[in-house]
Amino acid sequence: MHIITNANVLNEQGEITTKHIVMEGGVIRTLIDGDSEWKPLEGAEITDAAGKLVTPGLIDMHVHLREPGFEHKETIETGSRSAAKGGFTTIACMPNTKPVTDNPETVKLVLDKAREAGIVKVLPYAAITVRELGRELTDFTALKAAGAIGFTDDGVGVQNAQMMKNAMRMARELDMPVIAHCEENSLVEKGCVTEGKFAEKHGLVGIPNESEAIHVGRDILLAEATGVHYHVCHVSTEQSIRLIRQAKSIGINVTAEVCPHHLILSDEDIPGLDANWKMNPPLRSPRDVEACIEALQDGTLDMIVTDHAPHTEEEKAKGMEMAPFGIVGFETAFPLLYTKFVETGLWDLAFLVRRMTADPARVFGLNAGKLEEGAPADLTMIDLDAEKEVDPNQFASKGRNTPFTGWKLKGWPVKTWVDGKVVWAE
Ligand SMILES: NC(=O)N[C@@H](CC(=O)O)C(=O)O
Ligand SMILES: [Zn+2]
Ligand SMILES: [Zn+2]
Repeated sequence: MHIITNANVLNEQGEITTKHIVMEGGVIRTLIDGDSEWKPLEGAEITDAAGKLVTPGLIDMHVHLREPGFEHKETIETGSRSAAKGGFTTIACMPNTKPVTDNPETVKLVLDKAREAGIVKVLPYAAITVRELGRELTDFTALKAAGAIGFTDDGVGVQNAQMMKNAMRMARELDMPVIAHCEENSLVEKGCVTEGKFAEKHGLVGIPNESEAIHVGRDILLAEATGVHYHVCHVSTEQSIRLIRQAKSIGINVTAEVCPHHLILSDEDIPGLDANWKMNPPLRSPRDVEACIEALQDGTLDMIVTDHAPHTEEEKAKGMEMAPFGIVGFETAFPLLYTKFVETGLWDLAFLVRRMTADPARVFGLNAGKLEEGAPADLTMIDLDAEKEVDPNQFASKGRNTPFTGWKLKGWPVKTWVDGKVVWAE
């Protein structure tokens, strides 16, 4: 038995109350009122959380763990540890590995490695098309049976509309979601940053907003036709948001996610030709950032995900045009959002926590994201007051590729439990 005493927890109304959390057999057994007469049971392991916030373990439905095939960037173990350090207890990993997770053996390998690491809960996505090449559908039935939780070609967009429609039909039959990286290649070509001020200033080829939104629009129509649960990855543009908002208003089964960097940074913040500011989709205009914030607030965007995408320093040193797209995200996500949106009074703490716990759990039907009796004892303890600078050299991830180096932030996770077991402690 493990008891977290004097924890500040958020109640249904979003108010902070003090509770003692009793965990046993991997679940939350009881929540005891902080001011009631109570003596801890003999032999129980105690964590005193006085003054700290305890939330349901954070959930991240879009991450890259790189194994198999790119273990120099990250492994399932290092990625899991990085997630735990960032306060995440459930993460869903993308299939753009080597080999691509387009076969049941690779799904099983990911699950086995995650179990061996024994740190956080890892839910694998499988590819929509063989090798993510867009030519031939994978075996959805076998991939589902192996443990895949959804289908996506993240890293690339599915270019062919009929291919996407067939994928949605098949996924619908299996009651599985289709998760889409929305990108129309014919509108992107060699773009490396968004079309706009930064691209113009540096003479770079820009990626237009429509390259994302055109797929969102296409796929919404296909989702309407097939009835599939369609989930949009890393939304970054005002135009995509407009389409998602309209689709939701007429009852189409569409959900969507947004990344911290698209809520906090625009292309005008990019200091120079440093590829730690290069990701896909790229940082957009301040107007798009505003649209993302508003859409997360009104529920058009359902959840926050990191799109944790580690790359090596050598790869990122190749410059803005040649370096791969992607930034790491686990270990900065909560402090960034807390400091930028909660400390400033724009959001309630409960709203931020919900968008990183209960909302992703609801959308993907996970038994997670709730701090209540009987729920899995997946918990995160956060120190809201301590201020610390982002230092990539301290990351548990192998990746150091972040644009947030040196940022002074509050709201750092300090201890993480999965199924009642401590998986990370400062
Ligand atoms: N987001 C990124 O910039 N990169 C991702 C791919 C992706 O999420 O599309 C990666 O795998 O590195
Ligand atoms: Zn993507
Ligand atoms: Zn991704």
